[in-house]
Amino acid sequence: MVTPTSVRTVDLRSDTVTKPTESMRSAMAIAEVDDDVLGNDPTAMRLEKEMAEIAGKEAAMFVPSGTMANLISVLIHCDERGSEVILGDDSHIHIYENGGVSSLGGVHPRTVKNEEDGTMKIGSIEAAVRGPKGDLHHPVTKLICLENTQANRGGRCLPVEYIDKVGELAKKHGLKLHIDGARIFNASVALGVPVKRIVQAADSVSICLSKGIGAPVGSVIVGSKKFITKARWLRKTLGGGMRQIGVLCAAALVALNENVPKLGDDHKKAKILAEGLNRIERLRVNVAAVETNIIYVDIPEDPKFGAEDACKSLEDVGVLVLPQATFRIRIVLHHQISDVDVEYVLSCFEKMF
Ligand SMILES: Cc1ncc(COP(=O)(O)O)c(C=O)c1O
Ligand SMILES: C[C@@H](O)[C@H](N)C(=O)O
Repeated sequence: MVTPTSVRTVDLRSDTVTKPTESMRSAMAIAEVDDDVLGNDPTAMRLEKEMAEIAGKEAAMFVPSGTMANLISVLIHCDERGSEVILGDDSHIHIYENGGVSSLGGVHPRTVKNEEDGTMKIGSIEAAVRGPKGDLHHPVTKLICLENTQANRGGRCLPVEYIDKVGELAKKHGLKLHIDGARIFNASVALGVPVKRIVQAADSVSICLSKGIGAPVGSVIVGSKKFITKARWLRKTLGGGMRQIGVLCAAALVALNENVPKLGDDHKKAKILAEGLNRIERLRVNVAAVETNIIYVDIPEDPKFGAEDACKSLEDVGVLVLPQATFRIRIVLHHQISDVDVEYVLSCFEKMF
């Protein structure tokens, strides 16, 4: 039992907070680089080749962020004026990307409810499809976006069978399918299914390097050669064409090699912490819903002490977490959280509640 006598810092705000490891820094220091706008950075090419193989797609491209990866993907699929994308009402693209698909791409978002398990009902997706021969009042659906794992439903994994069904629906209506796979490696480990099988039905996937696998920067888009050729051009348009990106890609190659195998431990720690928190009488955690590295903790609905207040009090004892809702706290595990950290966090919550 670790009591919070000596304050330590345990950063559970997100899996984006990890610091590059010594092996990443060493790889960055000696990375073989070249100008990736004028030609191809050799280390970027190595990463892109490896990511395309992992995802079972023809090609891949490094981008500075998951937000840019999603934006580029949606804009390529929805390349005609009046295009519409079907996506979750609680999806990252819809909630946390500044409405970029609309403000920068003129794409109309058509939201469908995200269910508690992260899916959107297949029937609701189909009902939302608006075709080119439809009503003159309507935009034309071009794309369906899924998110796996689904962050705002607590890192829930979309089953492969479900994704295959959405892929069949997309084909039936002549639509494309994009997967926001920011945490696709977490889904792969939790489901015990290779990434390439999970995303088999997708025309494009965005994959974060900077989340659970712990690279300092970046994401990758995977898709057909033709798609990635268009993506490379649009990345430049958006200001994402970068020069010696091998420095960043070298860290990502280390992350792939060293940290994908650690994701299972993140999930185990999340489950242990979720079970411990749920044993605290005044807290509520849906432990069964903790499938990967994200935990939602519901605290008592005290108007004088909401999630913001609780997060501030936890910060005073070195536990960094973020409010997810008025009386809900989000905790995100990652490879730089130890078992002792988990015990410390639990003891802090026990003292607070
Ligand atoms: C599901 C999901 N998609 C996309 C992103 C965007 O990634 P980035 O922060 O690198 O823009 C995030 C979070 O960062 C995310 O959680
Ligand atoms: C908030 C969101 O942008 C980020 N991906 C996170 O989960 O921390």
